[in-house]
Amino acid sequence: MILMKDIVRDGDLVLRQVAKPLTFPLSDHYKQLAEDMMEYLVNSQDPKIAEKHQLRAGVGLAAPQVGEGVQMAALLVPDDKGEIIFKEVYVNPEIVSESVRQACLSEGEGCLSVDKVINGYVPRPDKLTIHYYTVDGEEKTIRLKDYPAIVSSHEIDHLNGHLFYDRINKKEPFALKENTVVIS
Ligand SMILES: Cc1nc(NNC(=O)[C@H](CC2CCCC2)CN(O)CO)c(F)c(N2CCN3CCOC[C@@H]3C2)n1
Ligand code: NI
Repeated sequence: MILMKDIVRDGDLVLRQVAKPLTFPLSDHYKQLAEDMMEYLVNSQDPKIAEKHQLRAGVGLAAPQVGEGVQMAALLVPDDKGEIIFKEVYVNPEIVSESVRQACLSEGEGCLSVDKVINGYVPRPDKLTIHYYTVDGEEKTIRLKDYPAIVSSHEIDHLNGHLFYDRINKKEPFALKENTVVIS
């Protein structure tokens, strides 16, 4: 079971490296890692388990955040009623196209690997097309928008050594390009 002590924090080099692609078939080690990362998200969204183990809630988790510099990320995205609208483990994900229009979360972003609060909008593509492999090696290409697109962009950034605050406008943290979608 992944706990907060297993989460690598900002300052550790692994968060600033480009993660290595995985080859198929995945070893048992990486199949287990995928399961463990998804289990962390499920646990962190369960008030009882999160409280018991003092887990910070998460809707996404990237392998470098648990010290594994490989191209793998788990996403567990619920809607505001708590219904899961997107659940996937990306292996070797690539953004093949993205909208010019940007979107950001009205509350800004945080990161399990960044212990401090950093205020500001984090502009990301409003829509994106992602090509990736499932843990079983199945090739997929999907188009996402809104919240699942934001989470996907945050996780894929981790695989390329980027953190959310890299995208905040340093001079004007709440400045936005016109017709940016602000998601609440
Ligand atoms: C938006 C949000 N970010 C939470 N945390 N941060 C994270 O997930 C980081 C990744 C997200 C930060 C912004 C985009 C991706 C983790 N990251 O660092 C991985 O790279 C939340 F926890 C959260 N929710 C809403 C849904 N709720 C369901 C019930 O349980 C509580 C949960 C709280 N929404
Ligand atoms: Ni993060």
